[in-house]
Amino acid sequence: MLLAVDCGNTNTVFSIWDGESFIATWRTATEWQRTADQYYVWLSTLMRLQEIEADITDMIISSTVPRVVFNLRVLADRYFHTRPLVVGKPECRLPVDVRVDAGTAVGPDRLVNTVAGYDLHGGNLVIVDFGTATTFDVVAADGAYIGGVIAPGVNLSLEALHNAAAALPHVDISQPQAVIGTNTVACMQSGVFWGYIGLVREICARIKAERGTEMRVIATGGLAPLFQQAVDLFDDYHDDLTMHGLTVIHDFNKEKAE
Ligand SMILES: Nc1ncnc2c1ncn2[C@@H]1O[C@H](COP(=O)(O)OP(=O)(O)O)[C@@H](O)[C@H]1O
Ligand SMILES: CC(C)(COP(=O)(O)O)[C@@H](O)C(=O)NCCC(=O)O
Ligand SMILES: [K+]
Repeated sequence: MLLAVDCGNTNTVFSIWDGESFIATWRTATEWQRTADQYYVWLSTLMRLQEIEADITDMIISSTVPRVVFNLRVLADRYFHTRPLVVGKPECRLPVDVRVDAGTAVGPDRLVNTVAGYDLHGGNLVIVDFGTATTFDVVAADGAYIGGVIAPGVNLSLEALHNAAAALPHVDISQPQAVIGTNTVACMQSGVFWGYIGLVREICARIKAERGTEMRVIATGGLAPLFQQAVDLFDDYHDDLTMHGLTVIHDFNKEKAE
């Protein structure tokens, strides 16, 4: 079975893929200091609790935090006796082209999303991923990643307000009752919530105009449904888009190796 690891700047998600479906998914905070032994204690405990008998034979990693890869490699070697595929490394081949400026190290999460989006929907896509940062990945007609947009994440924007201004509290995102806030929290939520809807709409419209073609907008990340319920922004939503992409890349590399 395959252990797929999607490490973002905030959270790291582990999923076990049995070749047909994900039989388990667990999430932990991303901490580069965490050792292979710590990962294994955590993973094996969860497996036992959920009575999952998985023989992990393969592992694939996408990490936007380069430092965590070392300990994840040790986890693969010490506990699963396998060499992991690491997206973005030369030995990990991708089923799509990457057409960006020379020397640009594209976030592996964006490459994985591109592969997943193309596999599920074909080309001409904008993939919006609500993570620590909100990324827009543009997928050409042939599935190539051709660039995109990086915007401050939703929670990052709220945190930035709180950190920079003494009188602004910590606030969670939610849809405010009205645009005009009549208290501090409502004002902050309005700024980020409606501001974000404007940001997504404007960026998608400009990407479509720049490409001069119809493009489908695919969203991923836990916050997408919150925005979609207020305004029709996305053509489709997948909460496990990145995980799906990891299985596609794993299969592609397996086929190439045979
Ligand atoms: N369903 C959700 N509701 C509220 N906040 C969420 C939800 N899913 C993720 N978040 C928040 O969004 C931010 C980004 O989360 P995540 O997608 O895990 O980021 P990354 O992939 O960059 O680690 C985090 O601050 C997280 O707490
Ligand atoms: C933009 C990102 C920080 C998003 O990461 P995330 O929000 O998933 O943690 C990540 O994709 C990244 O570090 N990218 C490198 C630069 C680039 O993609 O062009
Ligand atoms: K992201």
